[in-house]
Amino acid sequence: MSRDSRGTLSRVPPLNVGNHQPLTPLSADQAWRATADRAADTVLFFDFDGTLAPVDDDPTAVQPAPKVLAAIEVLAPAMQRVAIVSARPVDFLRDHFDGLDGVDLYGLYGLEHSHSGGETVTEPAALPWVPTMAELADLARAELPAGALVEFKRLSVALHWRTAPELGPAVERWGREQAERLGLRVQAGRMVLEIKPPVDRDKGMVIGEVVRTAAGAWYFGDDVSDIKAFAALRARAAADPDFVGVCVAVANPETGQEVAEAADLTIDSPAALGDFLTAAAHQLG
Ligand SMILES: O=P(O)(O)OC[C@H]1O[C@H](O[C@H]2O[C@H](CO)[C@@H](O)[C@H](O)[C@H]2O)[C@H](O)[C@@H](O)[C@@H]1O
Repeated sequence: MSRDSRGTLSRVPPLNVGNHQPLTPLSADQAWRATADRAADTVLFFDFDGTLAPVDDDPTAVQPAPKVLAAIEVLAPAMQRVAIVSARPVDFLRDHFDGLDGVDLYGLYGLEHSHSGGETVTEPAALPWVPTMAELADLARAELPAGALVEFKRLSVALHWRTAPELGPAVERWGREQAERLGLRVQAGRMVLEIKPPVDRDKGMVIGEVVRTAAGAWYFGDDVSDIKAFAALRARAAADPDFVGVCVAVANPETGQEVAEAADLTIDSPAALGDFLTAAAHQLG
């Protein structure tokens, strides 16, 4: 993607590529123009893994793609808010976005949040589940085959099989059985099954709350949990024809098709998103 002589985002595909009925009657370029007119009332939401950061076999090793942090740094002061909405804990997100002013962090699907560098607040209804999650992580390490990776996140446990794809069905079966036994919930993802407390909180609920007073929002995501966030933007737009909501998928071989079908446009990769945001920052600047 590049900027043409008028400074617009050229070569961005029209919204809803691949969909028969456009969900948003704007091109990406028009959407950014509409955003420029109302930037101070618009929120930019980003998923983290697979969206801002390329996937890595080791979940502890990921880093934001080139240009992403610099572009967000330019965009944030122009927008009403910039928020990262992730299944990662807030502390993990803070380590990767520290120093970026005015960025809100929503972790563990919104069970935790921190506004603009402030303290981390945890959803009180989730706190009694910490010991259950710790025990579940220990059990997973003891019972799952070597090759499965257990990620304990205080209020959730992620069971990974990226480095041993043949284990996927067995790991997923084990996780679903344990969730049923303990009265927990599951969230499927990219070569991962996440087990969570039975507390009503997801990315869609976060987005629905934050956009109540906004005039527009963009959501960038790559995984099935992000489709709930898209739906929240659709609901806000359906209730207010003046609201500009844009849902952007980041392509990937696992969940890419399902997410792209729910989105207005698809970007090739986290690195391409870095380019896209850099061009947007120029356009809004
Ligand atoms: O909501 P997100 O920010 O997208 O988090 C979703 C999951 O992301 C991480 O797992 C994914 O990325 C890993 C690192 O690239 C990769 O190894 C794994 O296969 C992916 O599923 C994270 O580790 C999970 O806890 C999140 O649920």
